[in-house]
Amino acid sequence: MSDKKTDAQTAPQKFEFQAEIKQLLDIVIHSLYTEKEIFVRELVSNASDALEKFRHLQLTEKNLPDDQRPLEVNITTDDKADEKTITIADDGLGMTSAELVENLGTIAHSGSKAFLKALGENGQKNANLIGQFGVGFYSAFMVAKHVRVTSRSWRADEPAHTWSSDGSGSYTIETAPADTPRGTSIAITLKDDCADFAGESRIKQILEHYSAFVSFPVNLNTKRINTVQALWLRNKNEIKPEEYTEFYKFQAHAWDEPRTHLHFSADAPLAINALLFVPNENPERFGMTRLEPSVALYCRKVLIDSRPKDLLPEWLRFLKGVVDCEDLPLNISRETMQDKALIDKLGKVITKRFLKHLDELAQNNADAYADLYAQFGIFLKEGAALDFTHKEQLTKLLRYESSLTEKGKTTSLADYVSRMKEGQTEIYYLIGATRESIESGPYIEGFKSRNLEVLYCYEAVDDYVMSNVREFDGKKLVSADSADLKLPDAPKPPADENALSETDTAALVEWLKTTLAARGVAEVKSSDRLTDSPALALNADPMPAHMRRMMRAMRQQQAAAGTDGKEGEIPAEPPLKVNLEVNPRSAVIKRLADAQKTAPEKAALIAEQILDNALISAGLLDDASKMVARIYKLLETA
Ligand SMILES: Nc1ncnc2c1ncn2[C@@H]1O[C@H](COP(=O)(O)OP(=O)(O)OP(=O)(O)O)[C@@H](O)[C@H]1O
Repeated sequence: MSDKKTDAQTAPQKFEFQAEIKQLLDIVIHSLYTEKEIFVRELVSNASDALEKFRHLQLTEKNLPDDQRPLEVNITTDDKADEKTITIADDGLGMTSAELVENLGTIAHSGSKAFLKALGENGQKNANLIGQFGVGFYSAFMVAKHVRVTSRSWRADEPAHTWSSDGSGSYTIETAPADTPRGTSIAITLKDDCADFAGESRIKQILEHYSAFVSFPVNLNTKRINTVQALWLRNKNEIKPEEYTEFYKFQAHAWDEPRTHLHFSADAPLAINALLFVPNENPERFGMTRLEPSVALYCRKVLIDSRPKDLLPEWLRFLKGVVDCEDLPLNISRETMQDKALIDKLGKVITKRFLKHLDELAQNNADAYADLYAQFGIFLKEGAALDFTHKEQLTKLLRYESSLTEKGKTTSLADYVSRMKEGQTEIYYLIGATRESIESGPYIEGFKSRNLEVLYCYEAVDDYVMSNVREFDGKKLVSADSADLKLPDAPKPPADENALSETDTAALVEWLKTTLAARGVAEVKSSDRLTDSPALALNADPMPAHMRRMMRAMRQQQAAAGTDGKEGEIPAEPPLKVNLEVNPRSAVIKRLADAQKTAPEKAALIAEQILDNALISAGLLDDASKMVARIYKLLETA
């Protein structure tokens, strides 16, 4: 028996949608009331993708028969019949029956997955999310009673099939007539309350709004709607701001204006035309999705890859837009070294140019840059920490509040350096959840009294960023809670006649060393950096404090997920090793010195509590459970 497929009619086969698709359809059909019109954009955009892919095949596949059909999107509407319909057809690469099942019955693609996740986590049901995530094909069910997708794949021996569904639970697939042309046609029978989408003028208006930039002719009831243009190849002096915005909305499936765009051309080392956009918002900010690279790669207007993974560095995944490079081969392969080197080079040119654009924005419009940084700074930090090639340019773009800025205002490292005091050789920073928590902690005191500026870092990643960036302009970045810190010209704290005498302080220090040795305290000394706080703890272990915190957090995560005790378990941090500094001018320390003479047992409890408080400020307290019992004991004696 021959296994060559024929177009013989077979009975429809019924399939169940995957559970996630059912959930998605349920939301699309029942909960998304507004902006139904975006289904037109989504389907035209799919049609255009299919045409782009076919155009690419034409250039790369050797034995593709030329059927002389123009590459177009054809839309027809019918508002005269009883059943109102709209059909969106393309001459693109089409789908086999297996591809119909795979693409329209399961949730393999990222857009819809992220959408579902966002809905789940946000409890939010609004159509804006469709715009952000592109639910694509399924948006048809917002307006459809019934959808029929008839498709013939470009592969010569594949018969055509029709996929149909009313969006409830299941769909069918059957063979389509033998004369079905290559490509895909999506016929929608409209719900009664959506009948207006069968009106030509309504669809014309929607197409003009959303689909002006499709790079193939779009015809509505045989009349041409768009003028095909590749905006990125046009002279930027002739492009109006609205055109950029409209192109961005089209290309990035966005609803709002971009924050900034960069349109540039270069001839050397590569011939490039690029149009890049920074969106308004960072969807990763809510922790609900991880963006995927989405700057499309073209060669002379032919799409090579709409989401090239290796073009730009990972931290630029928030960028949208188009890069067109004439020097690329159409059938570029990630496997050959030569092609890989070309893509690398292209990526570097674009990244450098984009970083320069950000730097110019920061110089010329600091407020706009600050707003952009509030959304996307996290990506720049990621880059500064991990992308060695662009580290220097990225570090220049970092912004932090500091002890000299107002709350909410930030400074660059370059500006910090310009304010450095004579003799100051290092850039100081402190990690803390908020400005208030840093300013009320013990570490800042010695810096304030010496008039030394300290950068305030509020994000969990800052720890990692600072220790990876390591230096700026030849100055080391140093955490202000480091144990081996040598502060310049330590001014003596103001003489205080009520302070503990030197002899008493020395005795107390010795006693504390013995009393707290078992708790991992290696050194105790009288502090010259503290003015108000009783004590501070400094990490004296070779493992930096941020590593220790990270390991602890990861172990807690493993324990919560039940993967502790298994292979790959994060080992326990090494035992704590800290140096303690006590402030002889603090009332608490003076009381401790008294108690040590009169009530040594109580004094030991107080000493441990002072240590724990200092460890909390340092983010080094591993186990708070003993502290509660101790505080109660102390309260009993109060
Ligand atoms: N007109 C079409 N021609 C060929 N294949 C299509 C067509 N429409 C959809 N598909 C296939 O179905 C898949 C799913 O489409 P859908 O619109 O749901 O998501 P997507 O386009 O991949 O992602 P997104 O809309 O999030 O960008 C597509 O990836 C594509 O493979």
